[in-house]
Amino acid sequence: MRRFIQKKSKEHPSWVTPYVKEYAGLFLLIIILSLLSAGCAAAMMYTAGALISKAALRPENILMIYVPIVLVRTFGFGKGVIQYAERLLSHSTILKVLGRMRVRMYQTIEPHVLTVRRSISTGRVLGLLAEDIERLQNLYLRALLPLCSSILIFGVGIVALGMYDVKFALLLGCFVGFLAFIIPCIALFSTMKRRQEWKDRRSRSYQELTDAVLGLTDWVMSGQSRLFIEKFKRTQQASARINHYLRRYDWRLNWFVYSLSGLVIICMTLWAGTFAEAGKLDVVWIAAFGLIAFPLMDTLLRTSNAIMELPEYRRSIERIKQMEQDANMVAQEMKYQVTADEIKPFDNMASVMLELQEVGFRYPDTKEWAVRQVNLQIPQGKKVAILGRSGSGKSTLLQLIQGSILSSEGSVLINGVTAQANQNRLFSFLNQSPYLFDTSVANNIRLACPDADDKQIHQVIQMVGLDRLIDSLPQGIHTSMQEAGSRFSGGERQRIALARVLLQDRPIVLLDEPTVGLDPITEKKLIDTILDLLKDRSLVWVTHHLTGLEQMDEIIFMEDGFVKMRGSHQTLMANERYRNLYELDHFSYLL
Ligand SMILES: Nc1ncnc2c1ncn2[C@@H]1O[C@H](COP(=O)(O)OP(=O)(O)OP(=O)(O)O)[C@@H](O)[C@H]1O
Repeated sequence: MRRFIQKKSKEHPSWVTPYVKEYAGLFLLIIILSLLSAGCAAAMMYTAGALISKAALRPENILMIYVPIVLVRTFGFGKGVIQYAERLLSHSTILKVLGRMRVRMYQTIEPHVLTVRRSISTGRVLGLLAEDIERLQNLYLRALLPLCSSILIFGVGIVALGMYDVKFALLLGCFVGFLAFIIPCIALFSTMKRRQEWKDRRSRSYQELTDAVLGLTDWVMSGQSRLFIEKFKRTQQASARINHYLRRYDWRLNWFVYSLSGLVIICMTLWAGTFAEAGKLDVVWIAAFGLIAFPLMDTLLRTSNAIMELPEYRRSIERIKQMEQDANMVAQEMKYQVTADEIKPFDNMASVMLELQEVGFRYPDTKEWAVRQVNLQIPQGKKVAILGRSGSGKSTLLQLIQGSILSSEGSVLINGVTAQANQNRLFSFLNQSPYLFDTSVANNIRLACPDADDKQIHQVIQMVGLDRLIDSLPQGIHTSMQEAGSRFSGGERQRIALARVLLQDRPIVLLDEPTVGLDPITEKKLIDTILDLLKDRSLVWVTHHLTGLEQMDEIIFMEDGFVKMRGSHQTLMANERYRNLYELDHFSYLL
């Protein structure tokens, strides 16, 4: 458990403790509710036991039976209501925690999106992380909270029993502790290797399948699809065998633990019997002591599931942390260490001057320059397009502008300050495949600005022209993405990402081929919307297409890292090469 709680440092805070601290009050309330619910169940059985015993005697007064009947009903009713309240509260709290985690993940990756994209495919990374983060809800719901409640119930139960008989309480405490806590730990360690192997195989085969689906056409074209299917089947069968073994093991373990828990009930009844014989306990309470053990053991034995699942949660946390570190590391590797003098946040966000002076960049351990001698001035509101063949240096130039990598020579300045120093406040980014999370439409847009209210969300939705579509969804902006996701086309997904950018309200927007994969008409409409909505912002747009270039202030052609041709659309039209390219691209668009 310490491994879950402790692994943190100032730079990499834990993915569990900050949220537990932040919602400590709610967590405490959930634990109290779960204790009350277990208490009601125990009290119900206890009074039911007393009632049965009393009813077997000849009561002097009908009230002797009637009071326990009312109590049994009250506790029975209370258990259901409190348990329901506990579930509602715990799910609502966990959803709040998950929301915070998603925003944190987005904010970690978003500033480095240009550099991270090089080594890790962003959409897939975010997908994986969303899955892992979702799994963490079970860490709270099925592990941390039940474990806390069980430990408390265990402690309170033993202390209460100790008030009658210390020796028996200690003996029973050891036995129950062994059943509820020690046996699951032993079982976990003895099967750890196999569990790990099963998880590894499963994720490997998932990766293989994803790869195969992505490259389906190539498999079919090469006539090797049968080969792949057979190999995949073999992997699946091997992991099914391990899974079968583990399920049988878990089933036997549960059977063993629950059988032994029967012993606890027998011990309690026998102890209450001898206690009554010695005249220390009224005989009617014998059954009560026997029955109270049922609900308490049931709650305690749930810890075994929680303990068995701990490694799974640990791996999820490790993967998330790893990704967080990778994202920072990839960016740091090429990053410039900003000196304190350079971190001068400037206030005038409405007028930002971006300037590249003789900028050059060489990737570590390479001889070739990826970008060389680039000069560029982008005053607020200027629109610049960067074109060039694959490998000509466009993305590297975009990263230099964003400040996520440091120029090897020359400088990138924003209002005279290094871009990197103000990176998080200056740039928005729109790429080829914006990721939509499995949460509501509103939350997907709000990701870029967690404080935005519903009114602002509606406003940006209207601006990007999605209001009719979103209003037609069953719950409008609160419709879950899972329900709505399939209804969004590529262009509409880009519009949602554009709504995020609008909400972010940053002076410079970097566009990395956001229209790739769209049909020409949708592409043209999207470009018009982007240029219209972002008219006050500076734009740096990496593209392979010449559609929409008429509206740009400057077009830059990159070749082998150098700027080979530049100018406005009108001036470049005088250049035969540009005119040919434009006509070719425009002709294909008209087709
Ligand atoms: N991380 C890296 N390490 C070493 N070389 C790199 C790295 N990233 C890019 N390069 C090289 O730098 C040059 C410019 O690459 P860059 O990605 O900027 O080109 P691009 O025009 O954006 O290409 P594309 O259109 O395919 O994205 C290429 O020769 C590329 O191989």
